Amino acid sequence: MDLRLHKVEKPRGHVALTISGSKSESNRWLILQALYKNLDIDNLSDSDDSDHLSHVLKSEESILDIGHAGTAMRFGTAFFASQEGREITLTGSDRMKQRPIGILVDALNSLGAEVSYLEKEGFPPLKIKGKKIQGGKLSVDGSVSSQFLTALLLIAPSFESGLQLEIYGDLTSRPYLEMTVDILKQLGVNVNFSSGNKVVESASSTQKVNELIEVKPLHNNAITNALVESDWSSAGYWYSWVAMQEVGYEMSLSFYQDNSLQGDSELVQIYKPLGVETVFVENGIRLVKIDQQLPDMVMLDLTNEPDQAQTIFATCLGLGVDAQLTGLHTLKIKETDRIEAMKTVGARFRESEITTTNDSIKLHFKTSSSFNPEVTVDTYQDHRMAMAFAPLCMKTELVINEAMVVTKSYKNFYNDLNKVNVRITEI
Ligand SMILES: O=C(O)C1=C[C@@H](OP(=O)(O)O)[C@@H](O)[C@H](O)C1
Ligand SMILES: C=C(OP(=O)(O)O)C(=O)O
Repeated sequence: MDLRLHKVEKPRGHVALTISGSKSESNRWLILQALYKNLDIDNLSDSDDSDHLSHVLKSEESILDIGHAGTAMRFGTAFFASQEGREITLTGSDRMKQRPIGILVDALNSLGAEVSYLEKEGFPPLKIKGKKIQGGKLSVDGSVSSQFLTALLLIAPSFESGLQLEIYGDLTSRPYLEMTVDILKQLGVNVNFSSGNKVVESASSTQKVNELIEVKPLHNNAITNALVESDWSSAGYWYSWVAMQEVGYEMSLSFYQDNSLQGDSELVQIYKPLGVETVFVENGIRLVKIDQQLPDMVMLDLTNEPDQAQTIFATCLGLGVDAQLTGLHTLKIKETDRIEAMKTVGARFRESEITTTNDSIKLHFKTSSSFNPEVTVDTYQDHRMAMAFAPLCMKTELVINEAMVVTKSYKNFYNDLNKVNVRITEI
């Protein structure tokens, strides 16, 4: 379904939105719930990705389809590999079959698991024969996706000998790994995350271990209730929305807290120079547009917040602020090649110079340009393409193709847009 987001004349302020639980936190707890049965999860994400994971974990079928959900594919692979006696095929969408998983499969197999490829080497679908895993020591490359490391850590407390995970390469998306360690600790697992100081032989070269994570076996969980904070990645679209408003505009989001496990809570700092002040209130945040001189350029290394790249890029495009976003090396293997997608769609809004490399994007305005009267946002099966560009309906009329992609992480997105007075019509 394609949707038209009409150009907004009178945005409604003082709106309070309740955002669903973090999909990252939820998907970790879902795996742990399947391993340690006596565990309730509050504020579980209603995202398609969490629905998919929840479904496959309960299913008794032998072919399981995880859709577009990267975390669910990676965490699910590790989970089923450790389920003795279970034999399944784990597959996903066409795009999932292009997203690499070889580092995780090699790591699991070196621990004695039996995971093999059904189509292309290094990619889903996978044949998984569950095995009892003893555990021990393992060296894994952390530079491609932190999800592989999280997948191993989530099942590690069920290994008889626990796990000593040595991470080499430049660790990407570090806050997601820290989230995993924190959640394991909440469950009662003895985990130690420290800096590494040794050298290991990888397949092709000698590598320095930068991080070391030790996980001890866990037999009984320390808690029976897990609480998921709402999704900060989803909050990003509202930071962008508020950044586009007049001074004094405000809105609130819940449920959020000051000491989040989610790296995307860095939005609080990232959006300050763009005129969005965050006030922590009971159970949530109030976002206020303040009188603030915009910077000449926004320069950010997003290695720790890869999922915010499109949102920040779109904000800068809307505000006419130059941007240089780096640390984007993981974007090419996400739901789409996000660097290419941003460049293609971004160029349709107004005259600007957009240049990209494999891990960066640069936006430069030579002159102050006006917005084209109607812009088509192709989404390329990527929820974040639709949501990141949506706040630009403050500036021009948008047509969002395949608009329902948003349900991957944020089912209520268009209802919430409606609440701030965005008129949406089906095409
Ligand atoms: O562990 C997680 O929950 C996630 C880790 C990140 O992936 P990478 O580690 O592949 O960058 C992030 O982009 C993804 O949306 C969620
Ligand atoms: C990259 C994302 O998700 P995943 O890798 O879990 O598909 C995302 O939600 O932006």
